[in-house]
Amino acid sequence: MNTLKDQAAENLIAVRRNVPLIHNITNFVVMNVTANALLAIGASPMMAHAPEEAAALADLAGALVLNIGTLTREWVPTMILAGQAAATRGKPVVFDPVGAGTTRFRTDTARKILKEAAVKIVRGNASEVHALSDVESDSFPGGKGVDAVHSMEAVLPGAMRLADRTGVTLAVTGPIDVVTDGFRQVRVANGHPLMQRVTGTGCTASALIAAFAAVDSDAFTAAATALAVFGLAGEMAAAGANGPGSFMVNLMDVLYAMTPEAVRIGVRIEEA
Ligand SMILES: Nc1ncnc2c1ncn2[C@@H]1O[C@H](COP(=O)(O)OP(=O)(O)O)[C@@H](O)[C@H]1O
Ligand SMILES: Cc1ncsc1CCOP(=O)(O)O
Ligand SMILES: [Mg+2]
Repeated sequence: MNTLKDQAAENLIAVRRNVPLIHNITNFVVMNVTANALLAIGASPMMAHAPEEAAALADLAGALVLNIGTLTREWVPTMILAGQAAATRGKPVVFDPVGAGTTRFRTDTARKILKEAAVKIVRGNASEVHALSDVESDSFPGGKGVDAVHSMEAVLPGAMRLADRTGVTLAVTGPIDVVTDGFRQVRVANGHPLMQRVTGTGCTASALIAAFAAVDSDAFTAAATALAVFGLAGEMAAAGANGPGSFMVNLMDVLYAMTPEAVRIGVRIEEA
C-alpha cells in the first residue's frame, strides 16, 4: 500500500508534470504571494473574480480556491457560481474561511459558501474552523482577526462532526495540522513558528492544497500531503533565515527546489 510519504512525493511529481491551472478567487493581501508559491511548486495560478469568467475557467482549471480574506458582499455570488461551475466539471473546490468567527458578516458568509459553493476541502486555522463547526449554537464563536485564538484540541470534536455531517475534508492548521474527512484523521507535524510571523502562509497552504487536489482525486490525501510538503518547506526555509523577510524569500526558493527524495525523508504525517 502507498504510504502518505510516497503519496506526497508522487503528488509533487504530478503537479510538476501536469502543471494544473489553479483558479483563485482570493484576497488582496495574498494574491501575489500565493500566485508565486503556486508557480514555485510547479502549478499555474490565475487570480480572477469576474462572474463572466467562472464557467470558462472551470473548464480549464484543475482546481478552484475560494478565499474570503478581504471579503465584500459583491464577491459572494461569484464565489458560489464559480464553486458550482467547478464542481459540475469534477474540479475540486478548496475554501479558506479567512477570519470566520471574527465578525457576523464573515461568519455568516463563510457558512453560506460552505453550504452553497460545492466545497470539497476547507483549510482554516482552529478559530476559523470552529466558526464553521459551531452551527447549532447561538453563541457567537469568537475570533480576533485572521489569526487563531482557539486551540486545536478545543475545536477538533466540532470539526469531526462538521466533516461527518457535510462530507467535506477539513484541514485545520496550526503548530500541528489535523486533516480529517470524518472517517480518516492524520496529524501533520511539519512546519516552523516563523510561518506565523509572515502573512499569507495559511492562504498559501490552501492554494497548495488546491494544486495537490488537482492531481490527486482523494481530497484527504491531497490535503494531508500538501500540508506536509508546505510544512517541510517552512522548516527548510527557516534553517537559513534571519527573520520573517529572508524566511519569505527562502520559502519560495525551497518550494521551487523541493525534491521527491527530500519529501520522502522529511514529511511527518502521523495517524491520529
Ligand atoms: N507554530 C507553528 N509551528 C509550525 N508550523 C506552523 C506553526 N503555526 C503555523 N504553522 C504552519 O503555517 C501554515 C499556516 O497555518 P496557520 O497559521 O494555522 O494559518 P492561518 O495563517 O490561516 O492562521 C500551516 O502550514 C501550518 O502548519
Ligand atoms: C492579514 C489579512 N487581512 C485580510 S486577509 C489577510 C491575509 C491572511 O492570510 P493568512 O490567513 O494566510 O495569514
Ligand atoms: Mg488564514
